[in-house]
Amino acid sequence: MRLAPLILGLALVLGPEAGLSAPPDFQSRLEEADAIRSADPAAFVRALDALDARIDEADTRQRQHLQLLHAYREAFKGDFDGAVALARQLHAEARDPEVKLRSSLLIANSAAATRNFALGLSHLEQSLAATGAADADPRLREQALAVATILYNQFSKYELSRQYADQLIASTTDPRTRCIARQQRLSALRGLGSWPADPAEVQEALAGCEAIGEKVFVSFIRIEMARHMAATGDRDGAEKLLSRHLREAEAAGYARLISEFRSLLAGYRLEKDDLANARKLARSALDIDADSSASLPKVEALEVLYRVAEREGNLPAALDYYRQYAQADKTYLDDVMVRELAFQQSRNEVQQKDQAIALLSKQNQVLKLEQEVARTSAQNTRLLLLLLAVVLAAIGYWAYKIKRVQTRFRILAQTDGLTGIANRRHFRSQAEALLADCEAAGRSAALVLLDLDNFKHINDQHGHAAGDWVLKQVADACHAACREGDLCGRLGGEEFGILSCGADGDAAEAIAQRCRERLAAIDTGLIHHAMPITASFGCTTTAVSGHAFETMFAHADEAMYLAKNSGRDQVRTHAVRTGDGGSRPAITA
Ligand SMILES: Nc1nc2c(ncn2[C@@H]2O[C@H](COP(=O)(O)OP(=O)(O)OP(=O)(O)O)[C@@H](O)[C@H]2O)c(=O)[nH]1
Repeated sequence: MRLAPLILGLALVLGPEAGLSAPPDFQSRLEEADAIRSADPAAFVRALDALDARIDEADTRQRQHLQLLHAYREAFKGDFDGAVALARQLHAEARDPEVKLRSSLLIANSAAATRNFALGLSHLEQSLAATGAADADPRLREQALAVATILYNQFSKYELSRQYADQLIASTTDPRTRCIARQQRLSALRGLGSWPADPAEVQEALAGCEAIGEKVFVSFIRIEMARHMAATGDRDGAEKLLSRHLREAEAAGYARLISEFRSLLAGYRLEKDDLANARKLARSALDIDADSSASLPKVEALEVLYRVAEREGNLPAALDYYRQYAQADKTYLDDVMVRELAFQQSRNEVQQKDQAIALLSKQNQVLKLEQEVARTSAQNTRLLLLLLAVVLAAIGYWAYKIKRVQTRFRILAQTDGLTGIANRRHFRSQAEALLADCEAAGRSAALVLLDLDNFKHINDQHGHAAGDWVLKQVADACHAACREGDLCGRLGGEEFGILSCGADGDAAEAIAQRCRERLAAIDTGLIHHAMPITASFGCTTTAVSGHAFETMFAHADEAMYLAKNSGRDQVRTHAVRTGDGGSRPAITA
């Protein structure tokens, strides 16, 4: 277990940003400062001072960007509380999502140093969630992954750290990000006890960071290498490696890095019984890291001091150092415990959030299903109504067709096919109904029958077609002779009848006479034949025959035969002859 280098994450957290609208010179200087933070910390500090002097040129976003760089400088100086305070203020105030996210990542990255473990993890989770979306900015996603791999190393969650490092290595094209990811991966692998078997892999990570001048990361990789070598028995090799590169580490100017280099070297010196150098290195390790928080290098340095004093026989000093060592060790172990608790708490919160999200998504699914059911049911109802409408329309159409067919059949059944007027059966039933109405109303009625004269002769002389034509003309003539409301029908071959409600004997004879005149007026020249069209007429009225159709028909028929037998082409009306006890037809025309 060890405290991983916070500076690594900070280098990424404050990655360069694109400028907006303010003076290009200020913006480009800002970006330059951002870019050299970890590669050249001293130049970075100078660049910040220069930018501070020109703060009036900056717009809001640039001021906030500069504030982020200041937060970084605070962290770099070891004042992580100051760095987090600035970052929290920025996170609360900044509208720009990128500044907000980078502030969040800075807070997460400083979690170990400020002992704000839960806060740091919560900011990390937020950042990972914010950058995990498919449409998230890949550069910010990489920054979140980088902080995740660093922070999980700090929390001794080496497997998680390795996973995020692997994701980062697979996705990044930026050499500096790759350098940091590889350094963190090595740190996680050492924590997992699965240091790469192939030394080339370690050399490759080292060369990658060296190639881009990232002195801090290079030095931390060397620390990982040294610790691995010492743990596997090659303590001389470890010491040689760190001694050779101590100056370089010191030149990087990062207190925690230098402290760890020196405390490790102090431990190796102690083993060689070089007590003077061991003490010197251990003290300088403690001196350079002024931060009051507990760290492994501090614990290790205090242990060296206590053992040196012990071996020198300086028991009071040994006791004093031992007390400090025990206190630092306890604080460090307490930190580890607190970190573990914070991690578990954060996991629980994440799990609870996940469960809440899962529950919400289930509820959402149920809601969606309910909506789907409602939609389907509405659709089914619509379909059912449509089906019903179609069935009703079909039934209506079918009923209409049936009605039309029935009407056609009825008309066919009631109409004479040749002349289009009522046939005998229909004439009779209509006449019976009309007579009943007349009787009920106390009205008179008259029946006129007519039979064409010598029609056989017309057929024989001019053909059946000519006979048919004549029959149609006669029907038209009869119809034309009728009054409004009169009945007209063809009662047999060349026999026709007219029933007139309200007519008396005179009116009946008038109808017959009109009809006779119309027959005479038929122009047979139209069919290129010259032939007279005449008929014999027989009339009767209810006044003499009563309202029974049968009786009226018999009396009118009798009168018509009298007309026929009396020489044809005349009208006879049935009349009651008093004195002979019965009714006899009398010639009236
Ligand atoms: N063209 C044609 N002739 C018909 C039709 N129905 C009946 N007839 C003919 O009408 C003629 C009736 O002849 P008859 O009963 O001898 O009567 P008629 O020749 O008019 O002589 P009278 O009634 O005594 O004046 C027959 O020749 C029938 O064939 C028809 O629908 N069309």
